[in-house]
Amino acid sequence: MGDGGPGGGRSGGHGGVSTVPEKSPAESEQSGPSAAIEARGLSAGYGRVPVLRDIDLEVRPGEVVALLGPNGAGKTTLLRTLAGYSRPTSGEIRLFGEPCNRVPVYRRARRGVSFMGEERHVFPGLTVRQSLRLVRGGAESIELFPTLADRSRHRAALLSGGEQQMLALALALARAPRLLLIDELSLGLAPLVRERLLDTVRETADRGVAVVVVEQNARSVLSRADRAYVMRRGEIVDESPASRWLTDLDGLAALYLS
Ligand SMILES: Nc1ncnc2c1ncn2[C@@H]1O[C@H](COP(=O)(O)OP(=O)(O)OP(=O)(O)O)[C@@H](O)[C@H]1O
Repeated sequence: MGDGGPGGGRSGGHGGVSTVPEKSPAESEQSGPSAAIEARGLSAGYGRVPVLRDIDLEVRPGEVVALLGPNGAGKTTLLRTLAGYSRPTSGEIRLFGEPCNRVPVYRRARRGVSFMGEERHVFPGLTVRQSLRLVRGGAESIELFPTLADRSRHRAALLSGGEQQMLALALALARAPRLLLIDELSLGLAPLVRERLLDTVRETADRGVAVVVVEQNARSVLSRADRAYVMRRGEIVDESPASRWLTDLDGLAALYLS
């Protein structure tokens, strides 16, 4: 359940950057019914080892969806399958309404899927500024994190873990994703950094991006999320509004152990 951070609700006010597409009126109208990503009866695993069983999941534009569950529940496997790194053994994934089981990672990326894995995706030999210049819109996305602006001439390899994760998120957002899949957002990072990253995740969704996030600190992520799926042994065992578990963290812990 993590170290229980201060939570803090859906704070905003860090200034908007134009790297993430604004919702058009038409998209706003659609954002209720049309899912950014949808999985139905999804099963997947590693070689012959089944891990995910009969997963149903849906994430709409503008939503932050938390993926919760104990170690080994299958959260990473599910994110990787949604991103295209692992192929389903049965069931269907639809991306923005289109079937995509056989669509490779790079083509999902072109359709607006961005995956942030546990390993921080930065270019160790480049400075912060050089890294962000590689991506159109990167120069603006540095504004998301004042700390990064202060470190703009530092090589990524010399940044702290938190700064590296800020850079990884800034790079992901500079690519203007429509669907952001984030694994272990704040693993090993200080609570303050975690809260800052989660605020940015919430603000990103508020600009119309669909976000799925795995985060060990349930309280912190639930305070920014709209809904949560709880996984156990490769299955989704609960789907609820985030507010339900935010007010019953003991119940959530019991569900992990049951
Ligand atoms: N490369 C792999 N090959 C075979 N089995 C794997 C592989 N990666 C994970 N698994 C197994 O798949 C199951 C789910 O693992 P997964 O990493 O998806 O869970 P998780 O919920 O993300 O766990 P954690 O919170 O500990 O990161 C586990 O039983 C794990 O041992």
